Amino acid sequence: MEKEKLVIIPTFNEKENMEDMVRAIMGLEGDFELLVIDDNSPDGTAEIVKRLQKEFPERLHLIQRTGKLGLGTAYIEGFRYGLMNGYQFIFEMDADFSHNPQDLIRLYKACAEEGYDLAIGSRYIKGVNVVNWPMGRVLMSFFASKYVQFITGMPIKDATAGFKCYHRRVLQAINLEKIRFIGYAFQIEMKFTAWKLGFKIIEVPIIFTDRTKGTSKMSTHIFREAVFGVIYMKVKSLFVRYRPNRSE
Ligand SMILES: Nc1nc2c(ncn2[C@@H]2O[C@H](COP(=O)(O)OP(=O)(O)O[C@H]3O[C@H](CO)[C@@H](O)[C@H](O)[C@@H]3O)[C@@H](O)[C@H]2O)c(=O)[nH]1
Repeated sequence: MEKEKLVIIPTFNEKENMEDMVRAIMGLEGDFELLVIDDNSPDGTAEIVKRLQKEFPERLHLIQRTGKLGLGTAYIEGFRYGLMNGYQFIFEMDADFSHNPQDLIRLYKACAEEGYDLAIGSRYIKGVNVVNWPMGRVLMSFFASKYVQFITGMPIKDATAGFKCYHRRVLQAINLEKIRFIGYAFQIEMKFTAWKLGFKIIEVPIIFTDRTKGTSKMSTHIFREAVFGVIYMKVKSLFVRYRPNRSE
């Protein structure tokens, strides 16, 4: 049977969310599979996943890494796993329920039924759809997207969104070796590269609800990486021609 849908969730210290999130995804209509990429969380997140693997041996997968290596590198590892194992639709999602698992179905339909290559769960299509974030964080995220649009010209309203469905052809075409950022800049870089390669992208409106359990891993380093990373991407794009990768 052809492997179809793989949701990738990177985790670092998500023990309060893990079991509920696994059950939410396993309970969705349409046999979604889940790959958790855990960076040796000291709180034992991976042990929770291992226990649940006994209940969902076919559909719950785990990669354990040796330490906290960043969200971007976790996703790259997940993308390679997804491509190697033949999945058609590969999703990015957070562990903390800020993304509603039910919306995976809407992202999937945008790609599988409406023919988009990349569907982005977007907070800023019409106004701001964020619940429970402090005002400072909402403004920062909203203006970060405006900043990305202004510098790069990329017509995406939620540039740092981390809730997406890729058709596998997008990940095949992107040279994953060359993706260099690890935080919010990683999210921007993936969208920017897909856009430059000419893929059909749609933003699907979602409501983003801040986590009620566990803590954000956002840091000033990640913030700085995004601010300067966008300028780097723009300058690079003036010199480099984007062509589909042939080696994946
Ligand atoms: N494996 C691994 N996972 C990580 C790491 N850092 C964070 N994560 C995981 O990545 C997910 C997102 O991390 P958060 O710390 O919850 O992110 P956030 O600051 O709330 O950021 C959200 O908003 C950003 C800006 O819009 C988004 O870019 C981001 O994807 C996310 O939705 C969570 O599942 C978290 O456990 C890491 O170094 N390694």
